[in-house]
Amino acid sequence: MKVAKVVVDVAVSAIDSLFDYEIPKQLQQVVKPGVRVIIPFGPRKVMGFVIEVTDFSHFDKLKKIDSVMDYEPVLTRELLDLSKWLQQETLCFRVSALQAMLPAVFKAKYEKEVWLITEEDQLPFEWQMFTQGREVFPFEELESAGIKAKEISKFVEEQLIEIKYVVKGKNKVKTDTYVERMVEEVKLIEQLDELGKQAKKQRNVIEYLLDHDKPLRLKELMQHVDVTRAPIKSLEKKGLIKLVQKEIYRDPHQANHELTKPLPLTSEQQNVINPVIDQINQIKHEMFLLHGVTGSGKTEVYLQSIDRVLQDDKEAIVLVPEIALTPQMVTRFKSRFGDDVAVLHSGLSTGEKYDEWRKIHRKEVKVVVGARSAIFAPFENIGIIIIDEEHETTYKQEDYPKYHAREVAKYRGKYHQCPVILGSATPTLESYARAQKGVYQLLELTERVNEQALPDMKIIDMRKELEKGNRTMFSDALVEKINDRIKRKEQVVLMLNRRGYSTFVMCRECGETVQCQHCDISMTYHRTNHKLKCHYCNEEQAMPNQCPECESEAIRFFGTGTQKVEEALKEHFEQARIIRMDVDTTSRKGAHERLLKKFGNQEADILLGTQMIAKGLDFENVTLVGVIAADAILHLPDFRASEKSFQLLTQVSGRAGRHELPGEVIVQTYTPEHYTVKLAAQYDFEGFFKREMQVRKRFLYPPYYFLVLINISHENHVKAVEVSQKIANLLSEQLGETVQLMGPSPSPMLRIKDRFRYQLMIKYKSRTDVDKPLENVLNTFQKEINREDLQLTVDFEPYYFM
Ligand SMILES: Nc1ncnc2c1ncn2[C@@H]1O[C@H](COP(=O)(O)OP(=O)(O)OP(=O)(O)O)[C@@H](O)[C@H]1O
Ligand SMILES: [Zn+2]
Ligand SMILES: [Zn+2]
Repeated sequence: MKVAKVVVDVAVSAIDSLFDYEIPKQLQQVVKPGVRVIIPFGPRKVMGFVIEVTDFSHFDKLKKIDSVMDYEPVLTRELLDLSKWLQQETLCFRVSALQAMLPAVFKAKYEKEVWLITEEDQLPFEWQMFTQGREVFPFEELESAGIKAKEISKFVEEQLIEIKYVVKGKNKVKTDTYVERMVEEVKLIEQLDELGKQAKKQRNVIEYLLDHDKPLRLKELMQHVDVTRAPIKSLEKKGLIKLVQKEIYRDPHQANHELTKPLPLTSEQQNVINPVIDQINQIKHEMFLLHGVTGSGKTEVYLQSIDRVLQDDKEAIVLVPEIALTPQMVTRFKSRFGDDVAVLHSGLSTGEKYDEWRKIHRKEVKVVVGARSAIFAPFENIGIIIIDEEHETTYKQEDYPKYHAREVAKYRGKYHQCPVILGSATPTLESYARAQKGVYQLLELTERVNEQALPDMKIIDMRKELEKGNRTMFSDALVEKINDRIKRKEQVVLMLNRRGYSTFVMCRECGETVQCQHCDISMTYHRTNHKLKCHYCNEEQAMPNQCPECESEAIRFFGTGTQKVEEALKEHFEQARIIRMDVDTTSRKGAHERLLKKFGNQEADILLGTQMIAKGLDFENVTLVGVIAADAILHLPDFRASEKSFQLLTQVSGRAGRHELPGEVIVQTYTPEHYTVKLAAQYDFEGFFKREMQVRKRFLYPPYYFLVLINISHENHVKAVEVSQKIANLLSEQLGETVQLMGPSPSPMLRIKDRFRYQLMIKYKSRTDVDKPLENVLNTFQKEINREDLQLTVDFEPYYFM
């Protein structure tokens, strides 16, 4: 008996293990690891992933697999194993891990279509009776014609047919008409002679065909030869050519990219790439941290490392943060590697994503450039993995499975014995500390390729502006410089750190904010009881009426939205053309790209935006970057607030003066004496690292300790508090001495979508100290999670504390 071990799509932890199912005879050739099946489960039919196929089972009465969903595996052996590791690492359901690796089309309701990828007469007679000249037909027809699954899968394997998934009414596989030659070249030349003078158009078509021996798009042919369909049809009747429907991939980035050649590397770049190439040659896994200032040519190093990998006929994965995945970025890869590149990001439609994924699955491309989930690209022969802007928090997934792409990259790098490069101008403290300890190999680029100095960064003290009587959001210096750029027809990038939302109070006269004594994070204002609270340790204090430092009464909430700034800009600079980029103006598909293109074409003087404009932009005419209020991030209730501010200031300043024209940066702040602002202005990453590490050590934060965050939420406030307290009690009984438990405390955003939210935080040194207690908690509350709408999430290496 053949038995399939299956992960069932039922998210209840108690049953989150493999189930044995008998494979009926007619499905035995089809059911393989990585294929999805439909199986009976209790009274229902559910979906499951086949993980293994064996010859026996410890159970004697097995239910049978009902049917298959896939006729070839959608996941590789490596990815199936990786899902197990993800489950253990992030404490998620195995099925969530498996699903996270597939494009969304597989989660939607879809139909299947059968595509012939060979001549019809290659198929057995019964099939021909049935296909009757069709190249595409609904899968259902195969089933109702009684064609066996075994046969279908055999033909898929032999590449006679292909099964494609089509979301109902949504993403029809796109087709176009192609012209194919049916006869040898000599035959065509013979025809040329035979055709009379009158058939000039037909002759032109044949001549064109002789020059182009690939299948041509009908449209293209008609355009180039300047003919109607008629002469082409005549040639088809003569049996010389054939018109066929072929699939075209939806490729939003399709454009004829002129191919670029590798640039001669600078000596710094050469020093950096050598050890990487060494590892590639030796087929060894190593984690590299590439620390290179903005504009130092990191991307060129990536491109040439990938080039080396492609020579070995291996594949490359490049992760880029979603918002940096601009057309500019894509073009750099496509114009180096042409059609070998697939692009995956959330801006694509479900259909487009599926098309890109299929190119990878069918090994039609060798390089994938994508956002976080591209780390699961189903390549089987990976030669390098690159994570650009490794400090970006978007590499951590906030939904289950709560994985970090860096850790998955490490897993796959080890599996394929290939190097992994983490690149950034501002690495995370975690990564830099690992590089210092030699866990990662550190590679450094200290100079810009164009030998321009990094732009001069000036800090403006907004308290002084207030003293002078300037109550606007723009300092005199910023106003003057913007006017100056508008006059010189150069461009300005203005950044506001956040859209509207703020939780902290600050004194506008002295810049003081209230910090928790135990946690070194800003206290959060709670409207309900007018108190300040630390949401890590739950310490509470009354909201002061005057500044504890300078006794000023100008102590209040902090924060302005982009829209307000835009209005103020219009008042100040009447003649300026402004583009605003934030979540509101970029939510529509393609809006992000369109706005950037407009700015690139110099159709605006000022680009105003949230941090989404800090990354990856490369416009030669930008000579001034302004940061409206550096404080908005500096005082987030998050232990990484300083680190994030440092990164952001460095990144955004990197947008100025990238080419011929020198750049300049203006940073407005109420706390100019803060070490983060000062060191960022000097581009002193090393100095910042040392200083910030002291803070992390003193308050037991990463990289000295690991964190795990437990979020509890319920519609009933009392219930949320009760459960949080119970969990805290349970944990404190089970956690050892070396582990610190903090909370429960209300989340900074106490209520979201009518749910009350609480959190607990654990600081630990070793996973073995926390795994068992956390599993116990999850098991204890599983019933309440299922029945009473309690939400309980466990988040290792958390980045989001709101
Ligand atoms: N060896 C080289 N010779 C000439 N030009 C180069 C070389 N390497 C890179 N460049 C050019 O220098 C500019 C900056 O390089 P690149 O964008 O790769 O830097 P980066 O470190 O990735 O920048 P950032 O981190 O700011 O995005 C680009 O225009 C690139 O084409
Ligand atoms: Zn004050
Ligand atoms: Zn605290």
